[in-house]
Parts: sequence; structure tokens; C-alpha cells
Amino acid sequence: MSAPHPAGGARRGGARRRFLRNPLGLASAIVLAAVAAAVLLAPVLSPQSPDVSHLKDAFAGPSGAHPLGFDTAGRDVLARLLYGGRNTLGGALLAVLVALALGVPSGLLAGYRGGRFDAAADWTVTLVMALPAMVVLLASRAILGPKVWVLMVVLGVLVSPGFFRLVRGIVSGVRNELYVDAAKVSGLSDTRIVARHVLIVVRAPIIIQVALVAGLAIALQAGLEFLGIGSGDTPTWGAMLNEAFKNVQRAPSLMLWPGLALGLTNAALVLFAAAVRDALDDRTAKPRSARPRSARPRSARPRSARPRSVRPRSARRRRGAPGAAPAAGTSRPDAGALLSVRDLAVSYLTAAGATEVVHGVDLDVREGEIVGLVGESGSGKTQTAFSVLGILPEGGHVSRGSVLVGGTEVVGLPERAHRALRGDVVGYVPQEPMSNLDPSFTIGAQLVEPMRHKLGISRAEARRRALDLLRTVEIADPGRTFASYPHEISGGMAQRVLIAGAISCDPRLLIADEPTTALDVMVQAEVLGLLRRLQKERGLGVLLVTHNLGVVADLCDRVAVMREGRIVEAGETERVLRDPEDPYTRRLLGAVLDHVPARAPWRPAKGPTP
Ligand SMILES: Nc1ncnc2c1ncn2[C@@H]1O[C@H](COP(=O)(O)OP(=O)(O)OP(=O)(O)O)[C@@H](O)[C@H]1O
Repeated sequence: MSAPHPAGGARRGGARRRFLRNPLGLASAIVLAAVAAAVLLAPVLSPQSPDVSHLKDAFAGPSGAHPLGFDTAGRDVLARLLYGGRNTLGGALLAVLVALALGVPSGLLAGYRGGRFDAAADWTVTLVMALPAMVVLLASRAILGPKVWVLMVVLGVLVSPGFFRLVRGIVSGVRNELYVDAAKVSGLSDTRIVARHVLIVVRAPIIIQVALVAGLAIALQAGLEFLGIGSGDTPTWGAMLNEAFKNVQRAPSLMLWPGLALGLTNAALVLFAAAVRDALDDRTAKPRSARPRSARPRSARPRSARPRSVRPRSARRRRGAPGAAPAAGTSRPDAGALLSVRDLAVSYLTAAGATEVVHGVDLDVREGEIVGLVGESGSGKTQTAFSVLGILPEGGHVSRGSVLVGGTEVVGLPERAHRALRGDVVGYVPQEPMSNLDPSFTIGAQLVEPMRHKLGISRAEARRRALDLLRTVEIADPGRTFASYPHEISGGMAQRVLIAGAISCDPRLLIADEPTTALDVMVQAEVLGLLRRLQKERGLGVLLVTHNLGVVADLCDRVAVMREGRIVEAGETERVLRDPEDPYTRRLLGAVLDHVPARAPWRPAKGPTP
């Protein structure tokens, strides 16, 4: 059980192998390593001081003790090149660190949270970007002094908006990914989600940006020094170029060494970053397009191929549930129920004002019962489920009513407390299995993480439980699936994995949002059978959101029919399906192809053929 993670290890090794197989990447890494080693080992490689001048040796050529000769002031060129490299590269590193420290955390926060911080940060960044960089650098030199380090800090601030914009843009896209929602409903904190699911996506673009900014910092610093704007007393490659340029006619070779060092280092930085990005991208590439939920047109959502028969399950065990939900907002919440919703209203803030999309829903789910929430597309089923889970999309909020989850009122509950309920009180099975798994991690890693966090168990114990769970959801080869990435398993297996994840922290209530619509008919039946078995074995209460009256007939003890944000009819499944009271329920039932004769075979129309 505690064997090393085969696929994970292989993948990590794969990125390294891909990098090493790229000749340009390898060459650039060697050049950068050589430059870094040379400047770090400057005192060993050149015992001469970079500042001591022997005027009698000015312009002297190479010799055994001075392989690159002397400069215009009789200083050892090799020593100045090596010590100058320390200052040049150190300065660039400082600029990059400042830019990273300012741009990445603020970009993550703005992209992930949005809201006021995003607006304020964006405004500040726009302001910084509007400043003319060269003028600011010259002004800071005049005010703060000509030290190269000070200029590099200022440069870091000036280029930090690049990191902010890059990270914010990617993160605001990623936060809508269904696997981020899935991580939320498994009870993970925002910090963990950002650290695990979001940072990995911005990693490759940040690396390339670091290389570009480092190159820019080196070039800008050299440019400033070349123009004589630097301190002059600190050896840098730019300062060497400046001095050499004044005597270019007499000793052109003095320009060669700093020019070569600058050119080589900059080129190697860009090639190295591109190679690292390529190696990582191959690993983090998404095998499919996982479009944000908000951008997915409703019509594009998969539907089951054909409505199922709506003959209700007979001889169902009665649990004393009310025959029909009372009129909205008229009864008290049922504190004994796993889920008790009263007069729930959900509104969205739009430019035109608040729009209510759910208007006073009442619903109860008790231990050991399956309640179906059925209705046409857009009737408010998902909004009701999301209100219970506390994951309404941006702009949406519960504007009225009460939602008791395991006896805890979640309307108005702080996010931290609501998060504590997810995973171990209420589990969630989403409708699009593939999009709800993070393509960057193995199935095992995605099962283990919430269990370690929520149950506080060791990695080995979580791994053992995850393998047991995979067995429980009837996956044939749990070890192999554990080590697989999402694109390596089928949709049906992915849905089983998500069911395993939903029950991994032993919740008492399960919300399944159209758990079979993305699957083919055979797999649908298997997954529904699995849900039914788990519900029975564990005594779970299940709220099953579905379009499919056949699924309701097969699985549900009670059903609530939703239309235009309201529950129009609710009661025991058998009664509602046999004897619907509401005209909309009758229409819904009438729309199901049950007991209809098969279509006659197609025959060509009679008449002359062209
Ligand atoms: N982000 C949003 N902003 C504004 N309105 C929204 C948003 N998401 C959903 N709605 C509205 O809420 C209403 C209910 O949507 P909901 O997703 O709950 O429907 P549904 O019954 O689950 O449909 P489906 O079966 O197609 O998923 C719809 O009218 C929809 O337009």
C-alpha cells in the first residue's frame, strides 16, 4: 500500500527527461550554470581585485596571470568581468524577486477572490504601468542615489504589473473550473486550493515571465550603466561597456567580453525558460477543454440519450415523509432532517438590479431517503443545490430563507464554518466527471488530499482508504486507477471516482447533481445502481438533481418538481408519478416516451427519382 506512486514519479521524471532531451534547453542550462558558477567562484578564478589599478599596465594585452589583459585604468579585465557579473546578475535577481513578491500574491488574490481587492489592485497596477519607466528610474537615481541595488528595486516595482496581470488573468479563468468547485465542496480551504490547484497552472507562465524580466533587468541595468547613469564605482557589465566604448578605437576587444557575457546570459535565459515551459506544459496540458461553468451554454450540456421508463419503484420503504411539501415558507424547518430548506430564494446582482432566480423553495431530505429534484432546464435545481453547498457563482446569493444542513443553519454562515460542513456532513457528486477532476494530478492524489485535510490522517492511511474506496465504487483495478491521470480513465470511471471522493469523508448527506447526464446509457445504469447500493449500505440521505423522470422512478423515495424557480409539486414518488396534481408535472410526464410504438422503417418517397 505504501509503495511509491508509480505514475506520479514517472510524470515528474518525464518532465525532467523532456527538458534534458531538448538540446537548446540543455545547452542554455549549461551556459547559465557556467555563468553562475563563474561569478560565484570569482575570488577563486581571479585572485586579482577588480578595483586595484596599475596605471602602467593600462591597455596591456593578455598574459598568463591576466588572461583577458587590463582595461583603460590598468585593472584586471577578468576580475572585473567576474565581480561585475555578480553585481549585474545579483541586481537582476533582486528586480525579479521584488516583482514576484509584489505581482504574484496580489495577482492570485485578485484573480481568485475578485471583488474590491481586484478592482483596487487593477487600478493601482494601471497607474504603475502608466508611469514612464525610464523617467522614474532617472528620478529615483536622483533622489535615492546611484546605487545599482536601489535602481533594481525600483525596476522590480515597475515590472511587477506584468506578473500581476499574467497571474490574475490565468487565475480568474481557473477559479471557474469545475475541479476547483469540486475541491471547494470537498471542504478544502482557499489557501490549499490556490496552493495545489491554481499555482500549478500559473507555474509555467511565471517561469517564462521570470526569464523575460531577468533579461530585461540585465539589459536595462547595462543600458543605464552604459549611459553613465549607474554608480560608476561598482563594477558591472554595463559599466565595463561604458568604459570600453570611450576607447573603442584603441582597444575594441575591451567591449567584447562584457558584450559577450550580456548576450550569452540573456539568450540562455530565454532559451532555458522556453525549454522549462515546454517540459512542464506537456505535463500540465489539459487533455480536453474544461470550459468554465458560467460560459457553458445550457444547450451544450449533455442529456441522456432517451428518457427512461417512468414506472415508479414499487413497495418502497416508507419513512413518514410528508406526502407533499407545504406551501413555501409556511412551515418551520425540520431540525431532525439531514437537509431542511425553507422559503429559499436566490438572487443575482446584475446591472439592472437584483434578479431572483429561485423563489421560496421548501425541501427536506431525511436520513436514508433519496429525494429527487426534477424540472426542466433553468428551473433552479442547481441553484438550490449550490445554495445548500454554499458555492453559488459570483454575483449570486441567498436572499431569503433558511437552509439547515445536518441541523446547522448555513444561510449567513461564515465561509470557514460552511466549509467545515462540506465533505464530512454533505458530499457532492457533480454532473461532468471529467471537468471536475484536476488534469494535473493523479486520481489517487485527488482522493488522498481531502481525506488528509478533513480527517487528519496520515498519507499512508489516506492512501489505504482511497484504494478501499475505489474498490467500493466497483473499480476493477484500484491500484492502476489510483496512479492514473484523469485523461487515462473513462467517463464512467471518472464518475465512480467522484462518487468515491464524495463519500470519502463519510458524509451523511449526498447531493448528486445530474450525476449521469454526461454518461452513456449503459454506464448511467451502472452508476445509478452504485449510488443506490451506497445509499442503502451507508444510510445516506441523497438529494438527486435530475431531468430524468425514469431515474426518479427508479431511485427516489420522494420527488419535488421545480418550475421557474418554484416547487410546483412534491410528494412520494409513486403518488406523484401515478397521479400528478400539477399541470406542469402532467406535462413533464407526458413528454416522456413511454410505451410509444417504435417508429416505422424509413421508405423512400414514391415518385420519379431525379
Ligand atoms: N451565474 C448566473 N447569473 C445569473 N443567473 C444565473 C446564473 N446561473 C444560473 N442563473 C439562472 O438561474 C436560473 C436557474 O438555473 P439553474 O442552473 O439552477 O437551472 P437548472 O434547473 O439546474 O438547469 P439545468 O438542468 O440546465 O442545469 C436560470 O434561469 C439561470 O439563467
